[in-house]
Amino acid sequence: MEQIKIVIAGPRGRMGSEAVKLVEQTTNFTLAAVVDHKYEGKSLKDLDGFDVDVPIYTDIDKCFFETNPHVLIDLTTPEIGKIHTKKALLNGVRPVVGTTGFSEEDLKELQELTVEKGIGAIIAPNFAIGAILMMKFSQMAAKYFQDVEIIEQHHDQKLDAPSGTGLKTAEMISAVRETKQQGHPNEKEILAGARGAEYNGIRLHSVRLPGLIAHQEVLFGGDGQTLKIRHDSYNRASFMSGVKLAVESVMKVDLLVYGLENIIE
Ligand SMILES: NC(=O)C1=CN([C@@H]2O[C@H](COP(=O)(O)OP(=O)(O)OC[C@H]3O[C@@H](n4cnc5c(N)ncnc54)[C@H](O)[C@@H]3O)[C@@H](O)[C@H]2O)C=CC1
Ligand SMILES: O=C(O)C1=N[C@H](C(=O)O)C[C@H](O)C1
Repeated sequence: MEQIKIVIAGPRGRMGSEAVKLVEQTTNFTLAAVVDHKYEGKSLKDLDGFDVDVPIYTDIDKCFFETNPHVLIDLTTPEIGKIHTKKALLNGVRPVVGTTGFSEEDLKELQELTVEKGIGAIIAPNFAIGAILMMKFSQMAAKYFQDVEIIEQHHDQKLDAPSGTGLKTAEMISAVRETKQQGHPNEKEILAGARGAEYNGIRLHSVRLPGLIAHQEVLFGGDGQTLKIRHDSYNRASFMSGVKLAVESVMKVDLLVYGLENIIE
C-alpha cells in the first residue's frame, strides 16, 4: 500500500492532537512533520503528551520544501488556515482543511487555485459522519418544510460564529429551498441579534458554553408540527474517520471539494 506523507498544522490543538494520533495509527499514513507557531527546530516528542519523533516547523514553506509531503491537514484558526491552504496549493501539496471560518470569496480563490495548479483540496466544515447525515437529511426535509432555523452549540473557545457546519447547513438548505423571509413581516428586534444571523432568510443561532463540544439542531416548522434533526459530537475522536476519508480522497481529486457530503455515497 502506497504511503501518504502528511504534515499536520496545529498539532497541539484539540483537533490537531487527535489527528496526530490518527496518522500514527494508520498503516498507510506517515507523519512527515508538523507546523506550529512556535518550537521551530524541536521534535514533537520534546513536547508534553507526544511521543512522535517528527520535526516542528514554524515556516510552512520551508516545511513543504524540506519534507515534500503529499497532504497538509490544517486544524488551526480561520486566519492561519487560509494562508496555509493557499501555500499548500502553491507548493503542490494537497490540503485537507478542517479549519472553519472561510468566506465565500476565500473558497472561490482557493477553488481557482486548485484549477490553476491541477491538484485537489478538501475543505470539510465537519468531518463527523453523523453531522454530514444531519446536513443531508436537513436538505431533504427543506423540500417539504420551508420554515427552518438552525441552532448550533459549541464550546466557548470557538473563534468563529456561526460555525462552519451551521453555515454549510444553511447553504445546503438554500440550494433546494425558495428564498423565504421567515417570521412576521413586521417583527422587530428589541435587543439587536435576538433573531440570530441570517442566510437567505434562514436564521442561525450560535450558543457558546463551557462543557459543550459540537452540537447542532435544525428545526423545521409546518402546520401544527415541527421536525428536529440533531447531531452531537461528544469528543474529537468523532471527527477522525472523516479526516482519514478526506486524506485518502484528496489524493484522487484534482479540484476543490467543499464538504464531505460530496465524497461519501
Ligand atoms: N471540520 C471539523 O470537523 C472540525 C473543525 N474544527 C475546526 O478546526 C479548527 C481547530 O479547532 P480546535 O482544535 O478546537 O482549536 P485549538 O485552538 O484547540 O487548536 C488550534 C491550534 O492551532 C495552532 N496555531 C495557531 N496559529 C498557528 C500557526 N500559525 N501555525 C500552526 N499552528 C497554529 C494553535 O497553537 C492551536 O494549537 C477550528 O477552526 C475549528 O472550527 C474543529 C472540530 C471539528
Ligand atoms: O470548533 C469546533 O469545535 C468545531 N468546528 C466545526 C464547525 O465550525 O462547524 C465543526 C464542529 O462543529 C466542531
